[in-house]
Amino acid sequence: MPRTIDLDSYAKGVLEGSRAHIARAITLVESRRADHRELAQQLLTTLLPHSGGARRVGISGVPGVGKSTFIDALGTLLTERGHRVAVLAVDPSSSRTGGSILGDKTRMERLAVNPAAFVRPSPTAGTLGGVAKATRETMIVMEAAGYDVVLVETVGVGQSEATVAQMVDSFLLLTLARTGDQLQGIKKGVLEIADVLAVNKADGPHERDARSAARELAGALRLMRPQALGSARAGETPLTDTAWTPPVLTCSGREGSGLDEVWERLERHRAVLESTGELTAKRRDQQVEWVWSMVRDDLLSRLEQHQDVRRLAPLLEERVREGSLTATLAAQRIVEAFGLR
Ligand SMILES: Nc1nc2c(ncn2[C@@H]2O[C@H](COP(=O)(O)OP(=O)(O)OP(=O)(O)O)[C@@H](O)[C@H]2O)c(=O)[nH]1
Repeated sequence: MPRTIDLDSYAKGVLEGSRAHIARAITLVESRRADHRELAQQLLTTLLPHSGGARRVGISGVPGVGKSTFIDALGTLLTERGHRVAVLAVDPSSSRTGGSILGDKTRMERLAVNPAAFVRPSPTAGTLGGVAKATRETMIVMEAAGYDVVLVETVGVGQSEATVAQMVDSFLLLTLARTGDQLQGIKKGVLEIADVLAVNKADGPHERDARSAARELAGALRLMRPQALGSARAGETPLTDTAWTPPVLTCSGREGSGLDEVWERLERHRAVLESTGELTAKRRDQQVEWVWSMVRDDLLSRLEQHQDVRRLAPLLEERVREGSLTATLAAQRIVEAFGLR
């Protein structure tokens, strides 16, 4: 990063779609230095009115499901149709291992050299909250630069799928041919947030299995979805979009088959959201929820670093372990210790 940062030239470069400026803007957005953070917020404030124009799609699936191959093929297809495609990633494991599982350029060979595409590996900014914040802000940069499709890839670790669902319009779950008991292995939470599902690697000898797995999964979803809707209390946003039944498709990233239909369904999902006014509401709610998630992250990290809390916590934990203090009282003391300063 240069010593002095000319924000006007950064903003102008991004709006003109200059790759060098986009890269610099993202580096600024990802920086954890206090002065950079302030500059990043100024830059984002300038770019914000130019953002919001992209179709935002989250893509998830267990390691090995074929995400890279799929995104490489889908992204290429979309650029051929005149779209400009940004691929971002949310991979909280990258901060632990020091290496990113997702978004590695070499994993998407065609897109990495495609002038209409921009592939950005997951930021390694510590917590899931930190990674998600950088990715959300990078999304603003990419949209301001004229990318009209943003694909946010995530690996199904912990809360990462739910976090990505909070920043996209539609969520695609890639899965493999599984039947019966194996279906149980798919996390229920991710089935609830998926808007489109696709059984990948439906090619060669696997094609038939993939089709029957898709039918079975569709059946399982039908049993599950009404419950998800019914369980939302009055006044709460239901977990699923009211006018939408998630389709289960088959595709092959390697052969490029079925990708057309997957995209078409994602487009249709967005059209339904738009026609019911849910898209605008969803994006607004996401912004508000983002505010609170940052507040929670910030408070938690302050609490964890608070001197009195750090001193007290091990003693309280020990007493809870040996059963001489209730969990409730321990929690109260920690919060009190935080509040005294
Ligand atoms: N038969 C078949 N194999 C595929 C397909 N897509 C990917 N593969 C293979 O599956 C393996 C994983 O593919 P990737 O695209 O790297 O999958 P990924 O989900 O990104 O994997 P991780 O990087 O582990 O998360 C590779 O050996 C691919 O060659 C497909 O559509 N059909």
